[in-house]
Amino acid sequence: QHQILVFLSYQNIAEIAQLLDVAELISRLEAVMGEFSQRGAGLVQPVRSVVPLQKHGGFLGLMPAYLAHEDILCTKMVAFYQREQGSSLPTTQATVLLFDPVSGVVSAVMDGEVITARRTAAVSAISAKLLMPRHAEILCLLGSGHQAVSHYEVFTQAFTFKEVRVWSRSKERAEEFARAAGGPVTVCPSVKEAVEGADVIVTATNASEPLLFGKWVKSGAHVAAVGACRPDWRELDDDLMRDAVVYVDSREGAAAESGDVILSGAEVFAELGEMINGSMPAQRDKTTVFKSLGMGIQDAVSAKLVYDKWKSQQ
Ligand SMILES: NC(=O)C1=CN([C@@H]2O[C@H](COP(=O)(O)OP(=O)(O)OC[C@H]3O[C@@H](n4cnc5c(N)ncnc54)[C@H](O)[C@@H]3O)[C@@H](O)[C@H]2O)C=CC1
Ligand SMILES: O=C(O)C1=NCCCC1
Repeated sequence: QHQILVFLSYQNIAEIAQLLDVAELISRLEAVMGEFSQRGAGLVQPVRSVVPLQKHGGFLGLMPAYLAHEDILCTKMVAFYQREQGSSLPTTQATVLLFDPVSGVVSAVMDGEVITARRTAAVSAISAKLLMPRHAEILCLLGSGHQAVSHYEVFTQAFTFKEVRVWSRSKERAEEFARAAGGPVTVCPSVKEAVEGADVIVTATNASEPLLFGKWVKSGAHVAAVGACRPDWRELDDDLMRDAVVYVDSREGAAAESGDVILSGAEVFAELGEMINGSMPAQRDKTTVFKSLGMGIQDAVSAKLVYDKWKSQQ
């Protein structure tokens, strides 16, 4: 009898969070992204298929991946929306399916919220580890939603900052974020004031127009840009994109989906995985942007970690 592990939406989120250890996750993500950037035959991950839901201002993304070495077959389905300010509906909903690659039988159905939030922040933390200034003191988060929270958690676990700042278009939300954070967080009244002098800047918003301008960014700072995952959406302006050394998670993904890359005409210098596998250098002394879009292989290793841990506890 085949056992299917079912994590229904919003019911087992705390359990999934407990099973997804950050240090372990970072190490698995480094390995898989390094391998991805070698473009070997052992790793299959097409560029995300996206179905626009024009009527509802949303998109359904399908993110399959097969990792032959570890025999992980997985797909995530993620629905993401641009919502009116004040809407109570969620902006991102994800479900992850793990399969037995021998039979094709589904072995797990997991809520994708924690996996999406934590693996994205863990990937940004890998970019920061390689690209932020050596003695980085100030972390700045733009946005106060799910990704901002997970970036705060992962970054403050992985690094030590003297100051953490947050800006959000809703001051109340930023204040809520600061109250809920596990340490001191300065709420900033504008993006400009939030980012000035910051060593690491995370953009995690649903903006479709640039909100971070190169003229405000300290030379040598590192920007992890997580939002703007559509070809006509932006978080960063042309100056920043053109002046910074630009890294991406996947060159094909960025060419298809990143408005910041496509519309600025900026050159992509390297993939994160190329830095990890040593085929391209980390230009830590320059101003750097890591443009993240999210990859099926990241979900696959995350889901496998959760599944294996869960199974070992049965
Ligand atoms: N790169 C990746 O792998 C992933 C990227 N994302 C993207 O990250 C972004 C943030 O996701 P979540 O934190 O889950 O969303 P969320 O809805 O929880 O938070 C969004 C934040 O953006 C702010 N925001 C919305 N519209 C804005 C605007 N026009 N200008 C400035 N701020 C605005 C909201 O006030 C809120 O603070 C989204 O664009 C999402 O699609 C999400 C998952 C993975
Ligand atoms: O990788 C993901 O998961 C997502 N990427 C961009 C948009 C929402 C989800």
